[in-house]
Amino acid sequence: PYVNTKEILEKANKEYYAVAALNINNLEFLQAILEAGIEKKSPLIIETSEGAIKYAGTGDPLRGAKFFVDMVKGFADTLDIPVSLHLDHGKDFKYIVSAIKAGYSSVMIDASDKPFEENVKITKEIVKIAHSVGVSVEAELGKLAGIEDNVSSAESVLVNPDEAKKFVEETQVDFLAPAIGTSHGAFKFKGEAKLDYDRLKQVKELTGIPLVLHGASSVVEEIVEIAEKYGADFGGSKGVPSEILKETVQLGINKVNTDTDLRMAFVAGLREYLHNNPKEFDPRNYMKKGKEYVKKVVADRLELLGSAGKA
Ligand SMILES: O=C(COP(=O)(O)O)N(O)CCCCO
Ligand code: NA
Ligand SMILES: [Zn+2]
Repeated sequence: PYVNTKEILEKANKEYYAVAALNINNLEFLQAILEAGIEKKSPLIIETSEGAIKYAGTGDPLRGAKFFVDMVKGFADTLDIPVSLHLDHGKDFKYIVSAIKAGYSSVMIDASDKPFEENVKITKEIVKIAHSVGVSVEAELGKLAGIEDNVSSAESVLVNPDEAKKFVEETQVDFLAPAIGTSHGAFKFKGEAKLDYDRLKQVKELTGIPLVLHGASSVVEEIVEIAEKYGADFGGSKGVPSEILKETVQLGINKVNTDTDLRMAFVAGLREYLHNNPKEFDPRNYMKKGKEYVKKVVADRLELLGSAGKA
């Protein structure tokens, strides 16, 4: 069934596992993700960026938001696993309101680049609107390094645990994304992969609410090999190692945002299929391999995060 993200995350919080939040822009990624969730009997959080809504709605936020609600709800209402739809990195009021109006389960208000007091003020406004119609809210404290969609923040600003406690009390957000050293994209960590576990532990103890890890893709070695065998150049790519991901779940992460790993899996399959099937031009065929690899990457992640069997 189509459910509220808060319901999925409250259960995960209680039972100390994490749920994958998986970004989509189209039908094919959704199909692959849902197949993995069905196979693993796992709850799923489907999420779209504002860019995905712009892409699907060819520029009209409400048209794009409705497209994703209809598609995701349409599938979810026929399935036994709980599925929710989340707006990722909401920054533009028009997009956030469109997502709420269209029927998204939850929205992220990302005002993490603003000073603390302004982040609180903006977040409170969104919480008021969202909660009035039963939509749950995610916010971010501290700044991810790397490229955050179209904004590149030079270095990451790690979360201040005391600020996090104050932020949650003042805003009543349902879940929080504390910056602990990850970054978006395929090129994470300058040197060795390292996250600030102490800060994460403190934020969990001080807030007690479901926590979100952004920039959580691992950059799967087998996928990189296949993609590069068929012409991709992913040199220098590096993600969050599985062991580190597992540690963050033990320390209280309950929602794990994953986009890059899905994109790399799909393009690896696409390259492989097109190379091996020069005569093919039916999209239902030439996207099969990409969907297969996305499904595999998601299925493995559901096992790793401990949400398999929790539907
Ligand atoms: O935090 C994440 C996932 O980050 P990634 O999958 O790049 O590690 N997201 O919010 C998904 C969209 C960001 C662009 O990739
Ligand atoms: Na998000
Ligand atoms: Zn993110």
